Amino acid sequence: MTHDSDTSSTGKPTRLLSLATLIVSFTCLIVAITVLLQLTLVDHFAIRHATVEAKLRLEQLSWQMRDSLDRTLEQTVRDVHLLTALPAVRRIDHPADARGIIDNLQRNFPNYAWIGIATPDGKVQAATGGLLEGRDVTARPWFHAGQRELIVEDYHPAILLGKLLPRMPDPWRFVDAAGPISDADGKLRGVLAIHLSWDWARSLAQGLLTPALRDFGAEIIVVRGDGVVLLGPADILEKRIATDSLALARQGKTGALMERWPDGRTYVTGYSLTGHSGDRTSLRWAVLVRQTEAVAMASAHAFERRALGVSLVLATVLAAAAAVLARRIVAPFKVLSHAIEHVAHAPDKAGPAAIPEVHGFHEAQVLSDALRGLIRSERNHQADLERMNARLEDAVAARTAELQQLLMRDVLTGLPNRRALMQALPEAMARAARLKRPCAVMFLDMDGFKTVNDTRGHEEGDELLRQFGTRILYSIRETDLVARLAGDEFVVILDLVNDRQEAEHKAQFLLSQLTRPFVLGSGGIQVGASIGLAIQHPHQVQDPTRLLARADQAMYQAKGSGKNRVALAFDEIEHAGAS
Ligand SMILES: Nc1nc2c(ncn2[C@@H]2O[C@H](COP(=O)(O)OP(=O)(O)OP(=O)(O)O)[C@@H](O)[C@H]2O)c(=O)[nH]1
Repeated sequence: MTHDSDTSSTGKPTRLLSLATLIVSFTCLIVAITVLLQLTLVDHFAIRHATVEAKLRLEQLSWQMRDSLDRTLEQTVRDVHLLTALPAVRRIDHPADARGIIDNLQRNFPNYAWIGIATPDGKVQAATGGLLEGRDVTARPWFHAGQRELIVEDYHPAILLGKLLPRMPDPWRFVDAAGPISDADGKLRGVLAIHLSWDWARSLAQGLLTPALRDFGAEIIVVRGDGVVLLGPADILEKRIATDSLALARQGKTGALMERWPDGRTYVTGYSLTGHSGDRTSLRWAVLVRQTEAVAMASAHAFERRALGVSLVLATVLAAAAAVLARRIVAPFKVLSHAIEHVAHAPDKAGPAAIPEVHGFHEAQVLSDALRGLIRSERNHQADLERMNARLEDAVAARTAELQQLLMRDVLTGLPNRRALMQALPEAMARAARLKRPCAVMFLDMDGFKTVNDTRGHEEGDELLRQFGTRILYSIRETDLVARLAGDEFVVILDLVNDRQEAEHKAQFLLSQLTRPFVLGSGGIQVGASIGLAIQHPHQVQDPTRLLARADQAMYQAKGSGKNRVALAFDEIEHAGAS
């Protein structure tokens, strides 16, 4: 059983069957059911049909045999009747004439094994071939019954003639027809009898059973009224049988049935009955024609096997066709599902082209178009969102700028912030230049502030920053300006100083103020500051950024030289050296 993929696009293992496997399995199931149904129907109808055919065939054979037996017996009785009416036969005292006639008749009908005329006292007067002439036949049943009327005596072995007639492969058996010979006055002159050789019935059966029927095991069985088999297979010949078909035939019925015979095998048996009831010139024999069920049904079973073969070939072809069809149906969906998995793995990169156009069949094409449309609208939607986002960010930035404009001061210390410093510094420089006097900038950075944050907590760090700013504010003149740049960095503008020395002095004074302890919630603390000092002389170019940078550099110099000190800007030192 195949699975289209072991994992889905979500990465979860999947145990679902692939569509192709489902289609092929379902088709195979349908084909199997159809073949089974077909075989059941074939079995039912073929066997039924074969049974009906066999019954009909065997019943017809039984009729044919019955009619042939009846016809010959009737003919024999008619011959007896004709012979007894002949004047030459009636002249019983002149047997030569009668012998000529009966010899002639026997030549034409070899099945008449013996024809003879007996005188009323039971002496054979004339007989074919002179056999039994002069012998006493008073003990023979035909002689007694034949004196009164035309009669037929049932099958019996040859008593007197058995040794006189030529030897045959089968023992001599006769059916006798006899009748009285009377003169014009109705006086009995003798009895004429014909012994019909049983070979006649054997030949009839041989003639009726075509080679094909014989090959297929059809057998004709003639049964006397007492149940003794007169004609039939050697194992039951001259033995008594009792079968359903025999019982039905005895009731005068004709037909065919399936029955078990004494040999234990099942036969299809056709049955009928010869003669007419109450007629002394006919015999009531059951004529049974049988064929084993296996042989009778052989053609049906062969047909069944052929049908099975054809069905299996058909089923194989259909299953193969289903597999090909399933592949064709599934192919476009496979392409689509792979493309969808690809899109699922990199959704940002995928455009509508990531879903290929499939042309397998209408539904797949519709699905592919719909997916492409979905991705296209998703992309548009995303682009709209990005544009909206950008506009929102711009609006937020503008609003933030506006707000920053509104806030002139550092929130923590309440001192002017960097923006305010950068506005105030050019003004101070311009004022100093106008008055042709120097001004100065101090860049302060608290020493060891990080440790305060770490040991006393951020809140006390904030408090220290506020107190630090306030102390700067109260250590400078009112005309001077202190601003907080960021963190623990502060800048002081010394508005109008007389010279560098005054500026240095003020810086040193401020440093001394800042090294005094501060009182925080958790107790007193002492910190220092590194101060960078830069002076703007009246003749120098007014560049606030550069002035601030010079002070910043000087502050780093103070840090580098051991902290908690004032350092003069490098170029100021040179300037001082020059002056
Ligand atoms: N409590 C508080 N701390 C701040 C604020 N702004 C910055 N800081 C902290 O201030 C410290 C400043 O860093 P530094 O100047 O490198 O630390 P320092 O211990 O003073 O080091 P040196 O200057 O070399 O002596 C950092 O730990 C910042 O997190 C603030 O507004 N409040």
